[in-house]
Amino acid sequence: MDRILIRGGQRLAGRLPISGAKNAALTLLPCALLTDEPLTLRNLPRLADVDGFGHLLNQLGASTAIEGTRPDEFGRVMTIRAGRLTSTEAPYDIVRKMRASILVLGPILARAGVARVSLPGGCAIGNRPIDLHLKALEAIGAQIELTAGYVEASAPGGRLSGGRYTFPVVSVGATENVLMAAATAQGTSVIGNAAREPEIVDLCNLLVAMGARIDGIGTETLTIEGVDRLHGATYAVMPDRIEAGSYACAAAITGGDIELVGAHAPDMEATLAALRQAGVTVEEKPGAIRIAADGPLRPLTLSTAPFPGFATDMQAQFMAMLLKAEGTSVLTETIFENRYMHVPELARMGASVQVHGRTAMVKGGEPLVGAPVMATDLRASMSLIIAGLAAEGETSVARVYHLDRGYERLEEKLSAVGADIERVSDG
Ligand SMILES: CC(=O)N[C@H]1[C@@H](OP(=O)(O)OP(=O)(O)OC[C@H]2O[C@@H](n3ccc(=O)[nH]c3=O)[C@H](O)[C@@H]2O)O[C@H](CO)[C@@H](O)[C@@H]1O
Ligand SMILES: C=C(OP(=O)(O)O)C(=O)O
Repeated sequence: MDRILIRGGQRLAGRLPISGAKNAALTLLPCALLTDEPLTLRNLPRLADVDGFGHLLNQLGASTAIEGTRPDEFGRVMTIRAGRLTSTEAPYDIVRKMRASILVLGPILARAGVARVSLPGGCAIGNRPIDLHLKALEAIGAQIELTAGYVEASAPGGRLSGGRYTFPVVSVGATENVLMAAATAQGTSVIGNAAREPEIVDLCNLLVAMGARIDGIGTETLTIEGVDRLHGATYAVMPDRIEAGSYACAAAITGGDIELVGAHAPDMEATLAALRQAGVTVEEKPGAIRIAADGPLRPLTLSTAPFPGFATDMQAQFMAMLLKAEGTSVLTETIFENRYMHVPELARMGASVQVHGRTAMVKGGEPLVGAPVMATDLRASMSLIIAGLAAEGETSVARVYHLDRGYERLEEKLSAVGADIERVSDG
């Protein structure tokens, strides 16, 4: 099993390339199931989740061809051909490893008129039910039954019908599922209280490039006029705003000065505003964002919220960064019920964080010391890396497979800007 070893105390400086967004890739890939023509996705990050999704598409009968970029380059190009589906089932073995597999439900149902997808179950950050995915699909004509751990869905007459649904709470994944399904429904669908995350906009833009008709892109009301068929397209995945924000926190905790090359500032305004409030210099440049921290960091009060609010996927990384602030920060997690799994691990490094329900009080300024720590989920793992960069001595982060889900060649990117970091294999 691999571990990441960090010897802390190095200041980060230089240019760091930002990869394509995991969370966009995972909703663009299933769009390939909506057409019998090839879909080519460029700027796909090289991540375990993207490989896993490719495998799922193969199971359903789609072929996936990867055009090699050189090993020293980031990203790659994948062409997916789903001429016909040979299966309409997403099995438990795949779905349990990758929750985003649920995003094939809408596309398979739209394409084949039936779908059988394993229930994903919870994960380290919370229960993560899919009731809203199912209610939204029912509103556009799906008939759904839950049997033996599977969602069994069908479209009467083989085609979804369009309809209206307003989400009681904002859900990124449910908005994505119903959008993909509604694109080829018979009639118009109106989705209220839709998620407005940049990854949803990326999905809408791809669907439009494939021939879909969508109004209200980027707003909370999406109107989808179903079309008879979608065609193939070539599309580049948006830059990863969470990866960019994570490296911004890493630079800030080391008093560093880095350029996030390819990061797109309008997608990450809440993150950049929080960095500025903490005293970090944020400079938007053509094609890059510069992050520089030369003074002490100030404590923050932050509460997670759907976009355009402060992203839950940035909470753990900010917590780590704020361990170096002068004073106590107050973080409130409103999206997932169990997203403080990094707190006991950060405590092993000397952090002082008190959790009361959904709120964490983060006392800055305690000395951080390197320690063996264990990753529990993707962003929790990144918070341990960030703390390790500023800790005295060596930090060893186990369970690196969490990081490999969402950070493309993290140790290479960080060592290129001056971190003393390496991946070691214990065999
Ligand atoms: C692959 C991907 O893009 N993952 C992101 C997506 O996850 P995901 O799409 O799973 O997150 P949601 O936006 O759906 O979840 C938001 C909240 O709604 C609840 N909920 C959701 C669906 C449902 O049917 N019922 C229900 O109650 C969830 O438990 C959670 O409390 O958005 C999250 C919130 O920004 C991010 O943290 C994840 O990184
Ligand atoms: C929670 C995350 O991802 P997923 O929804 O794929 O678990 C994340 O990207 O932080």
